[in-house]
Amino acid sequence: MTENTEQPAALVVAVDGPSGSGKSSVSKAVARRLRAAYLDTGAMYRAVAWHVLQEGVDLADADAIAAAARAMDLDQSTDPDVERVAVGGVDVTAAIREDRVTETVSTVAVVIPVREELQRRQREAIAAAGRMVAEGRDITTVVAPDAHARVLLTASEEARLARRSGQLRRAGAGERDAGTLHRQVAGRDARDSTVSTFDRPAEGVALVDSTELDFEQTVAAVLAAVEDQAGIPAVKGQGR
Ligand SMILES: Nc1ncnc2c1ncn2[C@@H]1O[C@H](COP(=O)(O)OP(=O)(O)OP(=O)(O)O)[C@@H](O)[C@H]1O
Ligand SMILES: Nc1ccn([C@H]2C[C@H](O)[C@@H](COP(=O)(O)O)O2)c(=O)n1
Repeated sequence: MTENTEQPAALVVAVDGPSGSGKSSVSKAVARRLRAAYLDTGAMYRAVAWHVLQEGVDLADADAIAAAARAMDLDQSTDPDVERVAVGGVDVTAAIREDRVTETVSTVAVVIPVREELQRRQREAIAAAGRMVAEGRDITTVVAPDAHARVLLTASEEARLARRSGQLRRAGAGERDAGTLHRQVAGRDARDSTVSTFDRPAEGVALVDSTELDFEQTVAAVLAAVEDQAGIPAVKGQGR
């Protein structure tokens, strides 16, 4: 009997989009279907924000923020079924989703040396994984412009606000007033878009608008874009 030693082909899928468009949940499902690792690059920026808050770094001091990012010991799961982020051995998986981090993260994400440091780590993680779905704001354009497949996932602002509100309610995180929700979604996008372009697809990037799609339809649309660009058929099975 001949042993099957065939390795799964390398496959890099880059997904970008604005806040609440479904990048994380859809990319995780796509990674499971493709038997690939999953990289949540937003979690890396959130980890820097948590770290500088924890260390009491002056948020007006870009050099100090950049130094903290470079020194940060980050351990992040790339298994789509395991959500775990640790900084300096401290599990911050839940803490990086708290409002104080959400409200601070754009301040660190617009510091260019912070971006350069995290982009370097992201490229390393992608190279180490071989098969990976990486999502964020600048993956299709800066981190992995040569990915096998690149997708910009969008949805109307109304849909994104409604999804984020439902997500927070289901997670037991309580209600947000309309102003807070708008600041955490649209306000953050406005700030983040000063350093990354994720409101329109770059050349060669497929656009998936999920405004009128449910979750499963969106996963199917992203998988179809991957198949179209990379020519790799999706693995059958549950995605969520
Ligand atoms: N097509 C869809 N239809 C309905 N709900 C969706 C759809 N796609 C994602 N969702 C839901 O919307 C919520 C927000 O999705 P998710 O957290 O993946 O967005 P995101 O783009 O990663 O946001 P952020 O960048 O702010 O972290 C989740 O509860 C998710 O299940
Ligand atoms: N590639 C990336 C990923 C994320 N960011 C910034 C912008 C967001 O406000 C923040 C948190 O991301 P989220 O968890 O909401 O996806 O991180 C970025 O600038 N570039």
